[in-house]
Amino acid sequence: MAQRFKVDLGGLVELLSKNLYSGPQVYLREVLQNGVDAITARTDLDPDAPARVRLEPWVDGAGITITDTGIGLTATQAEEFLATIGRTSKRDEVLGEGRAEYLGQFGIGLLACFLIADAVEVTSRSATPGEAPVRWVGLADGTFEVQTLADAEVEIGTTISLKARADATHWVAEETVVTLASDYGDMLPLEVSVRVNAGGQRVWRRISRTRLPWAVAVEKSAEGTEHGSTAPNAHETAMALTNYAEASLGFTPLATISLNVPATGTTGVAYVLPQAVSPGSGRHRVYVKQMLVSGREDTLLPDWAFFVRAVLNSESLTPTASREQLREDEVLLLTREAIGEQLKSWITVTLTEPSPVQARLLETHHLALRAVALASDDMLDVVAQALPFETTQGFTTLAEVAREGGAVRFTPTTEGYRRIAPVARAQGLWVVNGGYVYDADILAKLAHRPGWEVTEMTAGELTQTLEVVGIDREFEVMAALERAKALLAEQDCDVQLRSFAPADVPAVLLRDAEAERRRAISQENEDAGNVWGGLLGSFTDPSDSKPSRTLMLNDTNDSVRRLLAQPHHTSFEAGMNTLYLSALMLAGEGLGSRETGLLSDSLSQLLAAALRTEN
Ligand SMILES: Nc1ncnc2c1ncn2[C@@H]1O[C@H](COP(=O)(O)OP(=O)(O)OP(=O)(O)O)[C@@H](O)[C@H]1O
Repeated sequence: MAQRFKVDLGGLVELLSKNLYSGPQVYLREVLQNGVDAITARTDLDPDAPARVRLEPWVDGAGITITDTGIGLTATQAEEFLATIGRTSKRDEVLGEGRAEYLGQFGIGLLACFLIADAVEVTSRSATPGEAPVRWVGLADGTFEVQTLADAEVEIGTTISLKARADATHWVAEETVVTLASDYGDMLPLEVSVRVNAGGQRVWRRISRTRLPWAVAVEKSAEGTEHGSTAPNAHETAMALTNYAEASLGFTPLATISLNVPATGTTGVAYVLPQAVSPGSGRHRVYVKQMLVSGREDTLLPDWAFFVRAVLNSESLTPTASREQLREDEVLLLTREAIGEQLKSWITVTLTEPSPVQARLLETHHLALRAVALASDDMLDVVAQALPFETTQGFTTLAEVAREGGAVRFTPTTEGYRRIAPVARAQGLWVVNGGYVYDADILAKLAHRPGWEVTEMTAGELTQTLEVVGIDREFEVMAALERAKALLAEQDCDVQLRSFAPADVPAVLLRDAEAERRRAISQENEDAGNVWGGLLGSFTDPSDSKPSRTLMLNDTNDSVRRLLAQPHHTSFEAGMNTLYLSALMLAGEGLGSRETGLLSDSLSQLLAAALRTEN
């Protein structure tokens, strides 16, 4: 004979508490949600029925009573729905799916009460005329009792009483209940109140607002129109939304962006954060049917939108069984895409029109905007027009670089940029530092956009822009250059003479990344054993032992010309070393102990010579 499964209620509650719910606090969400659903069912039949859920922490702090003015339960329904795990009255009987107007859908929520109590007592009166009130008591050991009551005074609706276990009284304390009810129920479209002590009196404090904050803002604007103002008052709307952010999220936003996805019944607001935040920190406050799902939701907005914090309500997104996350379904994908588009339009408009908001957005969220640029081609163009990048001619936009420089030349690393920046700058070349987070990727992506010419700039290319001195001049300074080369060979540095602007830069140091790589390999080659050394050796050309740096002396500079004119002067070495060291510093490299010693020696030699001359 077929037998029925038996359920170990204790084991099931343990499973829920450890694996599904984030903590015992969810009991309050579940009873609140049941009250709201019961009211929805009743007002469907009687739109004038009262709509109220009241939470009353016991005066002695031992428990809580929750009363709703919902549809109530008959004795038969209590037995069927309260005592059968997985049975719900909220499913569409034909489709077998949760009905859109209800929050609950699984038939397990009531079990959350056992997270804080050993007994759940439900007193209810059905809205069906002629039904007697009922009392149902379920115990954590898996037993229950149901009885009808003679009391004709019981009003339509349901009252749940929970006496907290000794270790769970914290969850029913007045302060906790106010916090939890405000968290879960502040947006609910009906009265949610908590009975609190105020100056020795017990009073009902309303927790839920009458309208969504963004709906209030729109309404206020409409009122303004009625009273003679010509257009909806955008300022008042923004103020209402800012007030909400300050009161509920704890910050004053840099700007507010209205969000509306009619296809999925999703509305809300994205607040631009007043400070920069790191990628991956997008956390949003998301409600489904005006009941909180999560204050730290991170799937409803695109990843790149980490510069905003959104508050959203959706009528058709679906929470998972834990009700603490959203189900990653088609509706979510569609909503996320639409929100992404709305954020992008706002960014586009804001970045196109100069304004104080634009300035603050660029200053605070340039990193996030770079992430946005990588997420879409349209935004790439917008960012290229508006976002400042480090260039050899100061911070400016890529569009400006293209206009002024003919093409966008960049170095993929900051190190590479520092190497060539001084020379490029002196030559009036526009070179972009692509070494910051996202920038090299942005430039690489831009290279494939029509209308853009984007190329990488190397030290070799730069050398070609420096004017070679004539053969006569080369001949004239040959001895001096030979001496300089011999001197700086110890510093792994070659010396060449070029003419370049500006004349007050005596010398620049160019580093050849490729030569440095070759040197590193041959150094390892020397250190390594036979087999490995031979393998490494195959990557390098043994004849190629050129220094990895070149000191480019500027032949238009007076000091350089004077020094080259006297290769045998006693101060030649000190002078050449000083040129080398100042070029090293100009290239943004710090001086090591060897260089510091060299600097000190050279300076004292120069000083001694100068003093000798004067005497
Ligand atoms: N306050 C209430 N008023 C009327 N009926 C209620 C109330 N609370 C619970 N019920 C009945 O008990 C059933 C089971 O409730 P339970 O909270 O376990 O699940 P659910 O709300 O249907 O779904 P979910 O598990 O998603 O919350 C409900 O479907 C409803 O019929």
